[in-house]
Amino acid sequence: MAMHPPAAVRAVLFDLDGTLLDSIPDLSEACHRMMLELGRAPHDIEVIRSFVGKGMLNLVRRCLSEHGTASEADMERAVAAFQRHYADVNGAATLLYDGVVPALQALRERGVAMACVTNKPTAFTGPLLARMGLADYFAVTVSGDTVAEKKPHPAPLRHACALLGVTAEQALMIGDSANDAEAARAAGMPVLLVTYGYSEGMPVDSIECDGLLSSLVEALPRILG
Ligand SMILES: O=C(O)COP(=O)(O)O
Ligand SMILES: [Mg+2]
Repeated sequence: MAMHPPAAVRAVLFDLDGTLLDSIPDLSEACHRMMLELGRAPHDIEVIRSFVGKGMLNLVRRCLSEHGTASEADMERAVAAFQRHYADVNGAATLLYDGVVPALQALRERGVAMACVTNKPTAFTGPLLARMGLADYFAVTVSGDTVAEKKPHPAPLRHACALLGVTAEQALMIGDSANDAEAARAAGMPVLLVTYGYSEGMPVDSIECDGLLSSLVEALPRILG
């Protein structure tokens, strides 16, 4: 019996923090300033790295919870401080990972549609993509507050596919954490994970996915054939 070739990948959905951009220096600086403003001890950058993944409110809550539970009033003050400080530094010390621009260029040249699907709030995503020179690659950006749910819920990925005009089976997710892997599985699309990102303290090779990448350029043969 003839084998059917795998369906062509028509669209790639990229996670942002830890996949395209090493944004931890700025996230950590904003958390540091927030904690000082609240009169609390700041965390090491490696601790902040393990707190990133489930969006801004969880990052702030995780910072405060290190020192006992956070009241709603504490959270409100902390979130306001974080937003102000992150807006000041967003992108200043953030770096593009090796392989990102060559991979995005190659996919654009071959007509593969691309979306950025991040748990980062909209207010920070657009300015950061623009500052890092990435905005023009993405036909669609879905941020942590674009739809009601965030990754690991599949809704942001489904929303991106709907806006791109592709089915989940025609799309591929590339991310760095279990949030990306679980969202893709639930949406019914394949998922590759980079090994250099943030995975909330979990070893990335313990996360169920369709393959690991040490650079985004390694995904090109799988996407373009
Ligand atoms: O905002 C976060 O917690 C992580 O963002 P990401 O989904 O781009 O990794
Ligand atoms: Mg990420």
